[in-house]
Amino acid sequence: MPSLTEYPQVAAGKIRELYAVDDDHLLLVASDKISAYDYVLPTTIPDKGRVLTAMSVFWFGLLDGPNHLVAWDDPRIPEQVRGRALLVRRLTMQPVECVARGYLTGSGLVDYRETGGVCGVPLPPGLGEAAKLPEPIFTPTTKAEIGQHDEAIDFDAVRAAVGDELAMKLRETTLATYSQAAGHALSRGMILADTKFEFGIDESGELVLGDEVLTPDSSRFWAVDGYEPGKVQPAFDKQIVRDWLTSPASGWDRSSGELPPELPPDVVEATRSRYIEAYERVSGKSFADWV
Ligand SMILES: C[C@H](c1ccccc1)n1cc(-c2ncnc(N)c2C#N)cn1
Repeated sequence: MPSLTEYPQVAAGKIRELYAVDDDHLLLVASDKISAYDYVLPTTIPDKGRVLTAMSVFWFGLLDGPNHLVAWDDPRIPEQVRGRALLVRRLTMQPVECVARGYLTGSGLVDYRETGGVCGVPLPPGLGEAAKLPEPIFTPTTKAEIGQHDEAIDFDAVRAAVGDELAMKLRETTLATYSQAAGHALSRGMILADTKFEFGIDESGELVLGDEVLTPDSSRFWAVDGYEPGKVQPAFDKQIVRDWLTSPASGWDRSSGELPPELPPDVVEATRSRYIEAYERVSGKSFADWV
């Protein structure tokens, strides 16, 4: 069994890293780190990396269309990251974050209030916070540098970046994949409000779904029971953390620009339980059975 140190790191995000295994394979490693209010918190959530990896594996198995997953339990995966690492095939990643939205919230709602649409996609008037959209929309962004916010772009910008044919294929594939996932999630009592996909091209020129998919880090999940348009919905996974950080108990002032404090054990454990609950509800599997 190799050690992670044998694999050169080729990319690192706030929460995850990417390593080169060989010319054709990479290792996508999820950490137990959690971010809130654009800060990576000093406290980790035990098993978060493993739960989110298990979610990606579930979705890759369910979704139609090709994806980059090769293995999650393989001799090439070092013991120290087994269960929170995906062995994937190397793709030529496309320079567009492919966001699909079925509901209006966050930056999409801000754009809508300013322009009447999102990323240049017109929407009907009178929509409010958490409104269900008449149909899912493609609202791409650029891939910002680490720590920067992804910048919303319109479809013309996607065409300029990758060409007309591939731009249309990115939009079609994004929306079809979102709809299949949202339909499944709803059948499990979960609303998939929006999600971010990354696609790459493989050596045969096929468009392949990459990165992590349909995790609470790349998507907004809301519980159906309690869904109420017109107000900000609680994030299924992070709301406990957000509420504690903005409560007097934390002693933290979000507007101070200071780093958030450590989370208390009860908040950590409740959040760990929420991640496990999200996985078990969506997949119908027990996390106890995960590698
Ligand atoms: C954005 C993401 C990333 C992950 C982890 C840490 C920082 C960035 N990333 C994914 C690739 C990538 N490149 C080639 N083939 C692939 N199959 C993948 C994937 N997935 C490059 N970057």
